[in-house]
Amino acid sequence: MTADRGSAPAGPPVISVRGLSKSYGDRQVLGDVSFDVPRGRVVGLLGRNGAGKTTLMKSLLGTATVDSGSVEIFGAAPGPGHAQRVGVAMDGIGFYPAATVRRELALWATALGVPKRRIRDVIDLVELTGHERQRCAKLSTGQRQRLRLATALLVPGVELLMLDEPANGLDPDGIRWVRRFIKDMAASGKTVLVSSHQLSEMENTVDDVLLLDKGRLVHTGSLHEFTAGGRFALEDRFFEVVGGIRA
Ligand SMILES: Nc1ncnc2c1ncn2[C@@H]1O[C@H](COP(=O)(O)OP(=O)(O)OP(=O)(O)O)[C@@H](O)[C@H]1O
Repeated sequence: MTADRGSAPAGPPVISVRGLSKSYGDRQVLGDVSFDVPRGRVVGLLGRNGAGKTTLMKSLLGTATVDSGSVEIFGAAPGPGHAQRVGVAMDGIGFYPAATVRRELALWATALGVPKRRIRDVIDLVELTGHERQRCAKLSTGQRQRLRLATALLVPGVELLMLDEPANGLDPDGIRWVRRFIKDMAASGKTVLVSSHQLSEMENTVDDVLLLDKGRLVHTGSLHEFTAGGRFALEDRFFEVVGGIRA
């Protein structure tokens, strides 16, 4: 079953990428990538390990330089001004181990210019209530993922969420929680770009698919179209397009 929410709404895209290319040394990791992300959609960024997903996310955030092409977020090049409209949860971003959950969020709130009273709200939003005084070093994988999501939500009214592997390392309950979280965010009108390896989960979560293979965008469009209205599993279509080991 797919999470079809109909076709994309009209209006200017939230993310617009044209002809993006990037190499590390003589290795090209993004090659002529172009796509738009319309407002209010949940878009899954899929691809094997090393396909270029994180590099693409970093390019969208302006933290990775690109060799050619352009990125526009809300009609402007990525920059610090976007911190008020874009919430980011990147896999691998560390927390200060000795800080408590509350203290860690206070540090982020200061960096983002967000009033401290917002911390209570985001702790509740990601259901870390009761863990405010727990040290980051002692959080479980699931709790760390939630804390990461909490940092992405600190700016009230953030319009675009970029989530890099939010369900990485989670148990089935945690994965289900992330699914519900993303759906809630979409229901509240936010646009969500989410990268993941969990194809069955993505099948239940996203409206649109961006499929990267060796730095090339090999599919962009609705999940409905990609899976022929749910007749094919996303995982089967994934392997059909990018190749790989069959079960
Ligand atoms: N700073 C870097 N210097 C050199 N090569 C890099 C650097 N960052 C990434 N790469 C290479 O770029 C390619 C794409 O990496 P990237 O992390 O974007 O892939 P990914 O799709 O996010 O992979 P994964 O699913 O494993 O997280 C890989 O071959 C990786 O080794």
